[in-house]
Amino acid sequence: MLLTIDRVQKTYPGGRPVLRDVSLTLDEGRTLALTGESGSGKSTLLNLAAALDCFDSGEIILNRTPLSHLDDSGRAELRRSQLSLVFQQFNLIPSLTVAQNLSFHARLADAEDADWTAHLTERLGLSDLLDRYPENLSGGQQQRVAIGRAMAARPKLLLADEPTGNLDETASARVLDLMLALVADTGAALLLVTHSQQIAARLDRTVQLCGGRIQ
Ligand SMILES: Nc1ncnc2c1ncn2[C@@H]1O[C@H](COP(=O)(O)OP(=O)(O)OP(=O)(O)O)[C@@H](O)[C@H]1O
Repeated sequence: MLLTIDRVQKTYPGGRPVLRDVSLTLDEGRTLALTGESGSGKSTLLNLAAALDCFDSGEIILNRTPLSHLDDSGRAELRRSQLSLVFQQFNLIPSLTVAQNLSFHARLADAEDADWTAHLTERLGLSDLLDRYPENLSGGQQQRVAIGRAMAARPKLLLADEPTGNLDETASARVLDLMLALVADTGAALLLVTHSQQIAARLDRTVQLCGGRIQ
């Protein structure tokens, strides 16, 4: 099992519990959609799986590493070596070109592979855009760069939070197709937060959060 989330509880300071006894598993190479109403805790769960935040109790195990055992630098190392994130807001680095954005994570992870980056560039239709800056790209183009950047280090786990939420229908369909194809090509697992039943239906499995619990 690549990712095991076991009876996780999370409460933000001063708030009510956001996640209550949440458990789920994700196998290598499989795709899972996480759905639920606004405020149900989807992004919170994704951030915990990404080792970006800490949970109160329970355990999350990523590729045999229990996250509760890690300190800040251990979590940062795990993020670098095992997983990548794609967000609704693209989050490209504005001062870097497309080419530099594409290689940014792989360089951090010490996993640069020129052939693979060239393949990704071609596959994502970015070959003519390599010298541009993010502000001169459409939303769909920016998200394709973000996906390329995420996949450049060949993560075991891709975490995506509403990755097509800011795109029109055509760009959204293209971005989703490319992301699923790359995940399948690399054997990565995908955990994707979405409001869309249509998108969820494209993945292997769907889990719904309701009031901080899995339905
Ligand atoms: N950093 C934070 N501090 C305090 N409360 C937070 C924080 N982040 C999220 N919350 C609260 O936790 C609950 C769950 O938020 P979360 O963003 O996980 O929901 P979501 O299902 O992803 O929602 P949406 O679909 O609107 O993005 C909400 O009530 C939110 O206000």
